[in-house]
Amino acid sequence: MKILVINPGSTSTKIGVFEDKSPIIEETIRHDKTELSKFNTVIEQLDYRKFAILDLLEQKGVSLNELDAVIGRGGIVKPIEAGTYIVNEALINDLKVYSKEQEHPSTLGGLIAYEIANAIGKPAFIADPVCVDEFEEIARISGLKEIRRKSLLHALNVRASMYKYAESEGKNVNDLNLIVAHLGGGITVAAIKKGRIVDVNNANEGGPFSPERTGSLPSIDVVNMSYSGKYTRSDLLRLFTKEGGVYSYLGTNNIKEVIERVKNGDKVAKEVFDAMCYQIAKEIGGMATVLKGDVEAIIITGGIAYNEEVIQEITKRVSFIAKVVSYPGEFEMEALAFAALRVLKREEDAKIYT
Ligand SMILES: Nc1ncnc2c1ncn2[C@@H]1O[C@H](COP(=O)(O)OP(=O)(O)O)[C@@H](O)[C@H]1O
Ligand SMILES: CCCC(=O)OP(=O)(O)O
Repeated sequence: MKILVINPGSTSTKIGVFEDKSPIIEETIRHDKTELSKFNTVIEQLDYRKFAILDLLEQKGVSLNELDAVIGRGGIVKPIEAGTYIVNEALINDLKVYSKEQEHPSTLGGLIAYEIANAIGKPAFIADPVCVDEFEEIARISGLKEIRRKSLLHALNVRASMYKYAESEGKNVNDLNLIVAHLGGGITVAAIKKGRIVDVNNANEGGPFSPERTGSLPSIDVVNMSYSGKYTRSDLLRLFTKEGGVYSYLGTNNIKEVIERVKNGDKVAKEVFDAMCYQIAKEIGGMATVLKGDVEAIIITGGIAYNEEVIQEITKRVSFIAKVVSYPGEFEMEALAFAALRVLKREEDAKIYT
């Protein structure tokens, strides 16, 4: 079985071609910032990214007709349970509709997968999209009747980490209580109760600040900023989700560079680095209360988990809760490929989005 995997991020599109479980091509297409800034919306980037993928496949000598399926990292639609979904008209429609309210580059994963797969008469899928919602009802209550807390997270990598841990311990995921922190450009801290993600910070707008997002902010200051006349809606969304967090203080979202600055005695960099670790640890502590302290392990994953100082700083504050395990990097490409493979091999049914 040959599967094309498409994972669009804010500055790149990762591409994989898998022959069953083995990656035969893994490439990252980097998109020039000025090139992307020509598009007003994520949806407008569809053709630009699709043709970049098709060019790359041609260069690598991959004919589309060889493919058995295409799977993309899926974007924001209505809250749905975890799993692999066939991309159908209803899903395509909602990817476009929801994008008007809240954008995420992974929306292009489903849309591009659908266009490529349709052209060759093969199925397209998404798996564990960012809007996976397994919240317990209590987690939805925000404190204001008009606003519901939303589950928005790195579901693919969080669940891949859960499965990886279960396999390493010889346990069934349905028996596991874990806290998983995905530390990337955005940050997810998830409470997993018996294999279900029952609460998360919301990687776009809550919890700890991240390399480029603010996380939770004092609400009255946000209201005052919004009505100051200095910012448009899109200015604020950009500031909060792309130019917030570490970037807002230090002008970079590159944590390796921040750590270099700390080593060179930069006091502001040290303060911001410490505060990010402090906020992540605080969120992990909060999720421990969700699980009433019954936590088997705290898993730290994502690009930032490559850094030992980060792991140590967080561990100092949370090791009293449970053991800390680090899985540096992310496993999204293989998680997507394996999800498609399970469906193609009829080990699992694809879910139908309605
Ligand atoms: N070796 C490293 N040490 C510290 N930070 C790193 C390292 N490698 C990558 N990062 C950071 O990880 C973040 C990206 O994480 P990643 O999980 O790849 O991305 P995303 O979740 O944004 O797709 C960036 O802020 C980057 O600076
Ligand atoms: C929107 C939740 C998932 C997320 O933040 O993904 P990225 O870090 O890849 O933008």
